[in-house]
Amino acid sequence: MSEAAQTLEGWYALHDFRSIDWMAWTAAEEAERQMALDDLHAFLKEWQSVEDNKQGSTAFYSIVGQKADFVLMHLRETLDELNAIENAFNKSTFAQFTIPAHSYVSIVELSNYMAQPGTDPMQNPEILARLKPILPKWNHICFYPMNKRREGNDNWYMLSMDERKTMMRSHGMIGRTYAGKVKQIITGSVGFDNWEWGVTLFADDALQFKKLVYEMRFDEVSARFGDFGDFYVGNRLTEEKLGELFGIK
Ligand code: VOV
Repeated sequence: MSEAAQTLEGWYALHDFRSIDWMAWTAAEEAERQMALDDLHAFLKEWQSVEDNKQGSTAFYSIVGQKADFVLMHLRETLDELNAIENAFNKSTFAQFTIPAHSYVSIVELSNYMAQPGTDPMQNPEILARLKPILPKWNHICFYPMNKRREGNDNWYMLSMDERKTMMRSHGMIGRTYAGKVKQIITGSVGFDNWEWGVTLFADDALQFKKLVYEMRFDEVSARFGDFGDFYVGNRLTEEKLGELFGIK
């Protein structure tokens, strides 16, 4: 058996994708719409205070295209908290105007492929911050799930630790050239959801998603071993953008 990579886990993640029931929204009375928006603002305020207390983080982005209209990405210490968030949200007036589109459950994960031998990663403040990250407030989000292939000669899980390390080093080197342009949050989902990892990227310039993902397609670990699910891409929902999204002229 090949040596399993050691992983460190941080906050649990829920990507909650929703569509908006535009027929219901536009047909609703002004007072009901206002009540729904008040609910939404109350949630946003609550989630912000959790983030201010460093007990989790939430990102709120619209989604471009027909797969969903928006995503709420929540990071919390426990699965129970994530469940409580979705249950509270589902009971709100606002949620009555939404239709579940997709969801993804995972946990922030770091592997030991690049670890410094003889050091305790849990004593490294940089690693601790990466396990419990405050999500960046960058303009765009890109989410997709992925697997490492297990097919014939292309079986990631049959490679030696050294072979995997070499490939992950090359992967990391490409990623590093996007420092300041793309921030990645890798979440592990083996045992939690249908794919092995969730990849969540943030950027101020959405084009950098395409540049990075395309460049990685030529790198061995993605070219030979990467299998990918649906991509979701979107724009940060600020207060102003929320007004535009839900406003009815
Ligand atoms: C934005 C840039 C960027 C950077 C700097 C970066 C670096 C690194 C490092 C150093 C490491 C290994 C140690 C760790 O931190 O775990 C990883 C790990 C991982 N990555 Fe990565 N990755 C990036 C970006 C990045 C992208 C865009 C993708 C999607 C691949 C693609 O083709 O679409 C990805 C995937 C992953 C995965 C699935 C893992 C876990 C693999 C496993 O087998 O365990 N990643 N990644």
